[in-house]
Amino acid sequence: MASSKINSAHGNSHKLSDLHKKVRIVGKIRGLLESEAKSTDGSSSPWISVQKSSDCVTILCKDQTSSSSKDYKLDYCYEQHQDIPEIFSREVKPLVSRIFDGFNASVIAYGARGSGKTHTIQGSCEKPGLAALAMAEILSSCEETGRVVKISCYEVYHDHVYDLLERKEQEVLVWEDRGRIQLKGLSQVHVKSISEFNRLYFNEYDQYKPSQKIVNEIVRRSHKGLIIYVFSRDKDSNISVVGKLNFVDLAGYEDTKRMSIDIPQLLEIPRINKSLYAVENVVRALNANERHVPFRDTKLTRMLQDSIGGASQALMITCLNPTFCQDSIHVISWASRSFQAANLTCQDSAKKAKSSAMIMGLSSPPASRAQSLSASMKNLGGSLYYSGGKKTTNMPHGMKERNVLPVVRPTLKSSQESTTLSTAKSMEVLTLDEERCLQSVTNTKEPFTPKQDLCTQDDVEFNRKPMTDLEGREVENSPADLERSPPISAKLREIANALKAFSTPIPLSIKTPNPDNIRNNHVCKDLIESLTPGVPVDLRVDEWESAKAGTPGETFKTHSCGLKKSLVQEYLKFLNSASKEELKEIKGIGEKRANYILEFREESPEPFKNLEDLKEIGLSSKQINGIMRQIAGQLFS
Ligand SMILES: Nc1ncnc2c1ncn2[C@@H]1O[C@H](COP(=O)(O)OP(=O)(O)OP(=O)(O)O)[C@@H](O)[C@H]1O
Repeated sequence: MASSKINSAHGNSHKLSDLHKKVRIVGKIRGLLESEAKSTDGSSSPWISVQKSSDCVTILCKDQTSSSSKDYKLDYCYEQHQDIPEIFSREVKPLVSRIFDGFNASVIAYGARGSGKTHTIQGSCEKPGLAALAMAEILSSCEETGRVVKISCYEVYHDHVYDLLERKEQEVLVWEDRGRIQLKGLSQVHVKSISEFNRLYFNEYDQYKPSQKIVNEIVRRSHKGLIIYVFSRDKDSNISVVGKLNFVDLAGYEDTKRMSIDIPQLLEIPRINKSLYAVENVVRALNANERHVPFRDTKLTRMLQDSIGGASQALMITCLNPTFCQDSIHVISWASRSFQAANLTCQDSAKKAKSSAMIMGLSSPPASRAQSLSASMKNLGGSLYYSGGKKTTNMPHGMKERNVLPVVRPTLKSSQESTTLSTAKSMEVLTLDEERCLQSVTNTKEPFTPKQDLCTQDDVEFNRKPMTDLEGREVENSPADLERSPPISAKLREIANALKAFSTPIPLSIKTPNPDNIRNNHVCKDLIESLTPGVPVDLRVDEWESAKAGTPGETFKTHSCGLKKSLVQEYLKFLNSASKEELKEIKGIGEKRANYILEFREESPEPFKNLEDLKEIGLSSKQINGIMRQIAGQLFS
């Protein structure tokens, strides 16, 4: 049964076993360019060949540097003569139909430079790629059903996200709200026709240059993404859902070791490769069914979190050069490892399912499976949806909302379905804001820009009002407010006291660095002993740095730097350990951010390792600097 087809219209591309896979991995060998056709005499390139079998393909690559051959397995591989419309109808069309049901999906093109990623995803007006074909399909269906379609386009450059449809000073912030990824500051544009889409996608998208100009545009390489949102409402139940289809054209993989490249590229390529490894790691972890999926490693993987994990389905297209390309070997070997990880997982779960059926003496009939699914949903707190303007939830008090699948749609039929669904995050139910958006769009038929600010009132307050005292309270707060939370006050006061020790004439015991230690480059932990008792601040100053700093000015600078680091460390330590109530006492942290922080801490015990990590909770660089300045300023008030 594992190999029975679920969609005969799509040939052998989708099988029941594929439903276990989070990410389906296919190859696409690019068509020959004119120049390549001339040099290879028009014959198909000899370095790569494909053998197809019923459930996978084997790609044979001849490494022309070592004259060795190696074979790699993938779910499928499209050869040179198989073009984009074929990939669309076999691979992407089944994902499109799920979007209408409120699921999310992703199509990601990965490959060496010049392997045809942009051609595959974006294409051109004349030869549309997968994204444009999907859009045409979605729009034609939405015309009949009255669904609303919007798009966002973005670029990820050096782990910063920029809006490609609307010029903005601010980069896009990526954060998570109860299992949903929020892209704060990314515009969504209502699209009603394919010509509108083409104008946006092929003209504005391509002409756009982010406001943060990069010095050397020639070497600028980035990941580009398109998100298609489909807003639907079920007439019978009045449930409103939004499904997202992501298309990502990743920057090309290039191995720096083998290349004679200039300095700007030397800086650029490792960064790009690092972000590609992050995508690889996520896909491999998902297919291997690992407990921890490193979504949080980069902005891009974070952005895709609700569209390739959980109940979402993803397609990874490994683009391959038709002429010999060492980088394509790296790409395909990675793709093959991810494919095999998925297969091992599938075999494993099939074995487990078989053995548990044997233990029970029968295999579950579909009805009982559906029942157990609904039971497991109940265990998860039942359905949570926004219906007819009224929020309905059966969730027991204290249950984590982010793990709850809003509406039961038992499309996954395996022994694993409850676990798969329990981690599903993709199917989204509209929030109140989005509900209003949908109504407004449906009623007015006008281009619509949704409310972008998804902060809670507390968070908004932070953006508007100046921060005040060190204890996280506004000066003008009510007396009742002023009496709140001694623990946080005490903790921050401790830090402040420790640091004040450096700005007061309290005698400090300064030890001269031991020359032996300097030679061994040891870190001196007791260079400065604060006489304020019981203050757990580790005021480390690198002894070597300290010794190097000869003049009083240099010494002062070095020590100040150490103090700054200590203050930051203490603040991060606080965020990594404080209770929710304590966190909420800090300016800029409202109910929502406090919840994020606690959720992050559940995923990893010390999620905040440096100030950059605070962007994960939706703080901008400016806000982070503001907080630190305020804390430091309080020391002298
Ligand atoms: N299937 C195809 N048939 C013919 N030509 C193709 C095909 N795919 C891509 N090309 C051509 O190959 C060249 C490189 O393609 P493309 O720009 O899509 O590669 P890429 O992988 O996106 O490159 P980069 O990594 O630099 O972004 C382009 O000139 C494109 O028109």
